[in-house]
Amino acid sequence: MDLLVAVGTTNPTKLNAVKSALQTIFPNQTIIVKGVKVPSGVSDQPLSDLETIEGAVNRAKRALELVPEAAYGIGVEGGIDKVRENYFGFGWTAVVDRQEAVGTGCSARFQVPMKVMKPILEGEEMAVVIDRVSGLVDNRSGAGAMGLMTNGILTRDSCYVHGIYFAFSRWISDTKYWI
Ligand SMILES: O=P(O)(O)OP(=O)(O)OP(=O)(O)OC[C@H]1O[C@@H](n2cnc3c(O)ncnc32)[C@H](O)[C@@H]1O
Repeated sequence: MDLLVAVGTTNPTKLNAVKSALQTIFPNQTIIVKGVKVPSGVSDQPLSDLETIEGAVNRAKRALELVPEAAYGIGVEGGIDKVRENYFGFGWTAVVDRQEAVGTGCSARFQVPMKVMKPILEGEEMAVVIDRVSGLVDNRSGAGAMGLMTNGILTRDSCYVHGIYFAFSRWISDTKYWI
């Protein structure tokens, strides 16, 4: 059986994360992931959990609207928030179904070095700063800052997969926890 989902992005690393997570969650279904360009409705570089979740939910809802045959809309949004004196980067995922139920989940978080954080606080996007410091091109579409900060042990998509699993928990865990 086919399972078609609409994802509010065209970024290949996010689309890979969604495909990989859904293949694990629904092993007996053929997963079809349709990426669509949608506005996140938040700033290009969200600087709080709240703003990042809002971006993920907006992307999920807009993607579902744009693809009438999709069972779920999925939004994945990268963001940064401050805990004590340090900043942490992460990706929030939101999933929306046709009954308007919403699930949310977050990836693991990495400490953003202050050298990278300073220009971000002055208004630059993390992707731009990371490319400049690393010398790489379009790192956001590959292993990402998560890859660089762990020297390749983790990647942006492998970390985002966990947020996607958690965002699906209301549909895949025992209903006794929810109703
Ligand atoms: O095309 P979209 O879906 O917008 O993909 P994006 O890579 O721009 O991703 P987001 O808007 O969700 O992320 C907000 C910003 O944080 C950047 N970012 C987040 N995680 C990153 C990572 O692991 N490596 C590099 N940049 C990252 C990202 O590229 C943006 O500048």
